Amino acid sequence: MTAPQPLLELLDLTVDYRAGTGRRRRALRAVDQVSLTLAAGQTLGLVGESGSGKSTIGNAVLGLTAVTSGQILFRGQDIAHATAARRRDLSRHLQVVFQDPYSSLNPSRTIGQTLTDPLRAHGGTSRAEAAARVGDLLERVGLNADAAGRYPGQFSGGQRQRIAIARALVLEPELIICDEPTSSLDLSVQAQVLNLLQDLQDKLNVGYLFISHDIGVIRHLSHNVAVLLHGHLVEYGAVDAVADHPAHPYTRTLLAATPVADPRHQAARRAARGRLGTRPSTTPDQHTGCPFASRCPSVMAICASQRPAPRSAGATQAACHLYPDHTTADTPAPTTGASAEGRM
Ligand SMILES: Nc1ncnc2c1ncn2[C@@H]1O[C@H](COP(=O)(O)OP(=O)(O)OP(=O)(O)O)[C@@H](O)[C@H]1O
Repeated sequence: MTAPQPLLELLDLTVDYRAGTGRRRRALRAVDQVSLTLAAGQTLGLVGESGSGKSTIGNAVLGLTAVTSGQILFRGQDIAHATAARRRDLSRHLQVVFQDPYSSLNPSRTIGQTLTDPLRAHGGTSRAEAAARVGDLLERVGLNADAAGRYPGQFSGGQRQRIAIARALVLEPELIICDEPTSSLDLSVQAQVLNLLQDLQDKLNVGYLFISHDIGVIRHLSHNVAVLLHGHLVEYGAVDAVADHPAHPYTRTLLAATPVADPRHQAARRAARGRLGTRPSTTPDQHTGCPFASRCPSVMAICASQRPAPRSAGATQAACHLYPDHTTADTPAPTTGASAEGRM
C-alpha cells in the first residue's frame, strides 16, 4: 500500500535575507536546508527561540518571502516560486492566522464584510450563500451570527482571534499557517482558542503549520514538532517523543525553560533561560559547527568545527554529535504516535 501524498513538504528549504546597508550589506541565512513533512489533517509544530526562522518558513510557504533554494511541495506541486496568479489560486487552499488580532482585521469593515471578501474575490458564491456561510462560520468559532453586523473594535482580543480563524476558514482551506496565534492572548483565552483550533481540525480535517516559541502550546495541538535554532532544524519527531524524551541539548534547554507550577524547578529553569538568553557571537550563516555549541552544556571539541548531520536519537531525530552518525542518506522518519512523516 502506498503512503498518502503529504499535504506539505519542505525539501532543503533555504531562505536568505539581505541585511545591513551599503558596504555592510550581507546575506543573512534565516533558514538553512530545512526538510519537513506535514500530513493532511495534522499539525506540525515549529518551535524555537526568537529569530530561529519559524515565521520565515511560514512566510515562504505563503509566498510572502522569496525562497533562495529548495522546494515547497503543496500536494506534490512545487510552489516555492509560484506566480501571482498561481498564488491567488492557492489562497483557496492555504490560509494564515497571524499573532495580532488587533492589526489583522480591518477596523472599518464589518465582520460580515471581512468574512465575505475572500468569497467575493474568488467568485461563484451568491449573496445569500455567502451570508449563510458567514453565519455558520461565526457559530463554528463560538460567536453569534449577529456578530456579522459589528466592527472589530467591538470585540475582545480572544473574540477577534476567533474572527481571524473564521476568515481563514471561509474558503475551506486544506492548510492554515498559524503564526503564534495565541501568544498575544491571556492564558485562559489561549486555551480556548487552542481548543477551538483542535475542534475545527477534527471536524474539517484542516492541516496546521503551527508556529510558536512555546513548546507547551505546541504540545497542546501538534502531532509532530520541529525544533529550530538559527535557521537549522535541530530535532524532529512525534510531539510526545520530543517533549518527553528530548534528544538534542537545545530542546532540553527549551523544555527546561518552559514555566511549570512547581517552585522546586525554578533554579533549573533560571539556568536554562540563561542559556537561551545568551546570543551567539556569530550570525547563522557563519556557523561551521553546531549552532548550539557556544551554549551547550554537553559541548565537545567536534561541535565547534563540524555541523552535525541529522541522525536517529532514540525516538526522535536530532542533529547532534552526542549520537552515532550511522548514515545521513536514509535516516528513518519518526514513528512514535503520529503518522506524519518527515526527514531532517
Ligand atoms: N525581512 C527581513 N529582512 C532581514 N532579516 C530578516 C527579515 N525577517 C526576518 N529576518 C531575520 O531572519 C531571522 C529569522 O527571523 P524569523 O522572524 O523567521 O524568526 P522567528 O523564529 O519567527 O522569530 P520570532 O519568534 O521572534 O518571530 C532573524 O535573524 C531575523 O532578524
